[in-house]
Amino acid sequence: MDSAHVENDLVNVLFTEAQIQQRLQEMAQEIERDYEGEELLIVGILRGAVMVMADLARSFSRHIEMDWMAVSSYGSGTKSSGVVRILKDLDTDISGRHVVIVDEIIDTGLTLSWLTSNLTSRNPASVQIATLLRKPEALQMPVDVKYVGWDIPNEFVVGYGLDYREKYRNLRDIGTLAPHVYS
Ligand SMILES: O=P(O)(O)OC[C@H]1O[C@H](OP(=O)(O)OP(=O)(O)O)[C@H](O)[C@@H]1O
Ligand code: HPA
Repeated sequence: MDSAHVENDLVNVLFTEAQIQQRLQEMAQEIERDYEGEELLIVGILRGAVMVMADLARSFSRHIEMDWMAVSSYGSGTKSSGVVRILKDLDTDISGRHVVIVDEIIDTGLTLSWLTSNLTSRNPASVQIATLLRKPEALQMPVDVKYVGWDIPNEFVVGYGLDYREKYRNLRDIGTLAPHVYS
């Protein structure tokens, strides 16, 4: 499939690659200010957060450490299944550490609400959340999010790590899918 064909599947581009990079720069600066003089571990939630982690991490002008978790809540569809399972745990002992969880989207809030309490139970110095996107209208669980790229409408989005049935993660922009893709 060539890239023009893939772009045709998008009905609307919400954020371009340039806008995403600009916003991540701003978020990295904000995080740097907040954690000045402290060691910081950022934890990416596989697989969707790979792009955000790579670009956010390289936007810092200081040392940070990176670790990863994989959890499952969506399966292959577009609706959260309501059950969170750990597929891959952290390699790092986070007790006494400052942790920022990095994800690309908060939708129902289920995943991040569950993850926050899971990581908090490991006695870290602090746990905060950074997400590129958040859908306020879709929230079903309260999630305290410190760093948000953008709030977006309650529509299924793809690109920049976000998939529909494992496709579109490698798009550089973020957009909504045309109806013909779902049918
Ligand atoms: O707020 P929620 O409704 O819980 O949705 C948010 C979660 O859904 C996505 O992951 P997904 O389960 O699709 O896995 P993936 O990152 O492997 O695509 C995303 O990366 C978040 O972790
Ligand atoms: O809108 C979305 N798109 C892709 N994956 C997702 N996981 C939660 N919400 C979304």
